[in-house]
Amino acid sequence: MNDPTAEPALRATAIGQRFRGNRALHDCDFELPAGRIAALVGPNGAGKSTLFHLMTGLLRPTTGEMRVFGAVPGTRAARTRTAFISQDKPLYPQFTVAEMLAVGRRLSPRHWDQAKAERIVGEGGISPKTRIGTLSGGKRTRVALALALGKQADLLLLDEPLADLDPLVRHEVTGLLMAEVADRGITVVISSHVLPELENVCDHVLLLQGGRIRLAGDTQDLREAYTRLTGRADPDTPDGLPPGADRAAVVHATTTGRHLSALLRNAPGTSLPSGVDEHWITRAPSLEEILLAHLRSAPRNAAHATEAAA
Ligand SMILES: Nc1ncnc2c1ncn2[C@@H]1O[C@H](COP(=O)(O)OP(=O)(O)OP(=O)(O)O)[C@@H](O)[C@H]1O
Repeated sequence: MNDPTAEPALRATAIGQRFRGNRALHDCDFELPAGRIAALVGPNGAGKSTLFHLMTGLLRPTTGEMRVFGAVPGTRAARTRTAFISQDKPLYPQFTVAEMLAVGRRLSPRHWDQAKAERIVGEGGISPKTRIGTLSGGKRTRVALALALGKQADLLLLDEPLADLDPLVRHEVTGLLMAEVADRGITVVISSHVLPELENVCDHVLLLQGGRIRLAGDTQDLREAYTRLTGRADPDTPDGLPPGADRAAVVHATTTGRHLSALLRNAPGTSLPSGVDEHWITRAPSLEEILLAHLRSAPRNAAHATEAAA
């Protein structure tokens, strides 16, 4: 169990990020407890890579504060505990895999686990003598992961690591991550556009949209906080919802012909939304349904829209 008094792996306080007047992130507040695997999800341009760059210290926030286990990102205290695999997985193409691992060892001499790094590479059927530039995308990801896990970091930041992998390799990679979390209790933040592949891996979610945090929290708590409602649209209400339903609890609703489906927030302290009777089919939503309903309920690029209106 996590120690509730322990420093969170990440704490973002009122983070804002501007690029030449363009607001990429806006008032982002969240905490990620240590030992979690968090999915960082959101549409293209939502600000995910920008947030990763703030977590690693590659960027300083325009406003607000980011902390990694209480330390300022980019400082020695934070750097030794953080490993980052960026979208383009920068590895030296002229180096052999063994030379690349030697670079990893040189950069983290105190904590480096050579046996682990070699095992991760070897399990992928990659010879240490192979040049990085000749590897497939999936095998390069494996080498990048060997470097990150060999470093024995406490916080692993992975910006779309699964994008160029076939389903089998994706499964292997997520298995490696879960084993590392189980063995060492590390914290992982992983971004992806493919929500279902994160559903069984992650126990925490951060949903970014238009530079704002739309949703943050424990996935189980989120599933228990909402209900998926389906049934015949009520002909006597303009929106087809049950007459007694609390409209403020509706995250998103669609009607197709006479059929209504909706995601609603449960009434406080209960497992159902208020005003929904037994004529409706109710069930716990999947994480993907919760995230999609939130994404569909707001205009795209909300931060930019706010900016334009200000
Ligand atoms: N260096 C930069 N200079 C100017 N604008 C930038 C810079 N980096 C990011 N942006 C802008 O910030 C916003 C967020 O971009 P970011 O790359 O963080 O989004 P993302 O969620 O990672 O997108 P994707 O899913 O497409 O990778 C975008 O509007 C982008 O154009």
